[in-house]
Amino acid sequence: MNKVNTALTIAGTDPSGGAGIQADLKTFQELKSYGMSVITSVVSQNTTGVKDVHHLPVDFIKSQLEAVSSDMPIHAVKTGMISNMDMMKVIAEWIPNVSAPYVMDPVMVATSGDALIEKESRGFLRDHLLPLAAIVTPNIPEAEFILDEKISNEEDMKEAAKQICTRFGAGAVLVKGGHLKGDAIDYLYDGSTLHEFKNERIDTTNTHGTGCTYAAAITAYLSQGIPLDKAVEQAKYFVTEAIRHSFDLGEGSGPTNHFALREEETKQWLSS
Ligand SMILES: Nc1ncnc2c1ncn2[C@@H]1O[C@H](COP(=O)(O)OP(=O)(O)O)[C@@H](O)[C@H]1O
Ligand SMILES: Cc1ncc(COP(=O)(O)OP(=O)(O)O)c(N)n1
Repeated sequence: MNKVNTALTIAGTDPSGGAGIQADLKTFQELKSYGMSVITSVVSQNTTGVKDVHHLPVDFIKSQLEAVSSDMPIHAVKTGMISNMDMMKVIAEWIPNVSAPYVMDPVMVATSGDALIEKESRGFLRDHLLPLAAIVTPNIPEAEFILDEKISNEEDMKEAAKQICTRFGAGAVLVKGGHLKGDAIDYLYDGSTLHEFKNERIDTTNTHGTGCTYAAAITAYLSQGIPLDKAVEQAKYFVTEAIRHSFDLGEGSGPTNHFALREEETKQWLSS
């Protein structure tokens, strides 16, 4: 019998394929977890920005959650774009029924600068969903909102990871440094230890969907039972290679390459 690990994403869509549900499912597939999805909002967007958004009715989101969880095993779950408080309430009630690690990407604003969540709902996300997460993955502006403090350098990032973990109750916090200058450094605080994940900054503007892809890779690895610090380390490698081999597609910030590791494997195989 084939054994497979499953990963569920609860998020909005991106018809241009770089972010949201599409990025998550591509990542799950690449990393060999069986991907499943519950859609919160259908977003008309591309590499240049968001054109329009259609929010699914909350009852319909609930119905999707029940359909998938009543029939399928769930080995890890991730949330991305959850636009308003009504959606957040339904998801916050549902998450504790799933005995699997929960990865929360506290999506607030796209690379294009478009808001993906109602401003007045951000506090609810922080106070009601964040404490349920095994790991939360804020970028710098998201961490600044959560703490209501400016984050300007690596020392601030380390302190922010600790503060978010201890004050708001997530199992672990990964503060991502993509929005600072210099090397691409992220800090993970797991409640006792601070881990650093560092790579060189790649000179590209093709970073649409990096946050989604990174969190989805962590989710896939957790679904396979890989310990959290190793899951983040491997996900960091995955997202770095996805950025390194990103595509010059579209007029705006292009998408990352979800099958970059296959190209690396092929190169290594050819040179051996
Ligand atoms: N130009 C880049 N080169 C290498 N890594 C990057 C680059 N930009 C972002 N990253 C990395 O991509 C991941 C996503 O980070 P970030 O951009 O901070 O989040 P988000 O996409 O949610 O805004 C992090 O690991 C970050 O360090
Ligand atoms: C539907 C949807 N969800 C999330 C995002 C933001 O994605 P992120 O990975 O933070 O990538 P950026 O585009 O901000 O780099 C999105 N655009 N759409």
